[in-house]
Amino acid sequence: MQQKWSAVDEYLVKQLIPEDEILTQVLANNQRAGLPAIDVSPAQGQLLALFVRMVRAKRILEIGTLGGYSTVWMARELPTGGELLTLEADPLHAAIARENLQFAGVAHQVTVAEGPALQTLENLGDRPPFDLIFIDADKPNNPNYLKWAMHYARPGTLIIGDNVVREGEVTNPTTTDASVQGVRKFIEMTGADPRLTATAVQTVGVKGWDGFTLAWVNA
Ligand SMILES: C[S@@+](CC[C@H](N)C(=O)[O-])C[C@H]1O[C@@H](n2cnc3c(N)ncnc32)[C@H](O)[C@@H]1O
Repeated sequence: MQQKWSAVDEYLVKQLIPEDEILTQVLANNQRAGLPAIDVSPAQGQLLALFVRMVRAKRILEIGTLGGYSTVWMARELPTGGELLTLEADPLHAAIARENLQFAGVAHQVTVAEGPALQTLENLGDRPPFDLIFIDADKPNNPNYLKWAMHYARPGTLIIGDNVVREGEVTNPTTTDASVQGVRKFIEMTGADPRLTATAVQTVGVKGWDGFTLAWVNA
């Protein structure tokens, strides 16, 4: 099925999303630097961009930068004066991301905070709430990231959690995989929190079978 999923993804992207030399170059830079190809797909990047546009986000938090591919998709949608804070533990990933963000012309609106995300989140202090939060780092920490996301959110904030289906393993209650355990707890916490209205969507495509959660902080 993977071949078919990829072919459909490629067809849809070709029809719907204009070719973008900068984003293509960002992926090439990541590959040259030896970064793993675990960025969002082009279709998912455009979806993130549309979410930013739909909620008119001025302040975005991203947990998990890699080379900044998803960061560029979202940062481009920010209005003048908007800001995106992205958290990355790996110094090489952070360095490549900074280069890519400069190259893409969005560096003035983006801060790459290097270090373990939990540490950065603990030290953010008093700051205006984020309008959109994209959780896409180490999955065992997803429950912790959700707690922090709620801390830095406001009514109307959109919280997106990536890679929550994991080829269907999410349904396995006896899994020993810490990432699956993390996303299961994250989903259960999301569903049990009366402050959130949430759903999740399974996806197939060039990145295989996975999915994302979408949670709205209620008024
Ligand atoms: C799936 S990748 C992010 C992909 C990126 N959002 C994109 O679509 O282009 C996950 C990233 O999270 C980073 N990461 C893993 N554990 C982390 C932690 N504890 N704190 C911050 N970043 C972490 C990894 O180094 C990796 O770069």
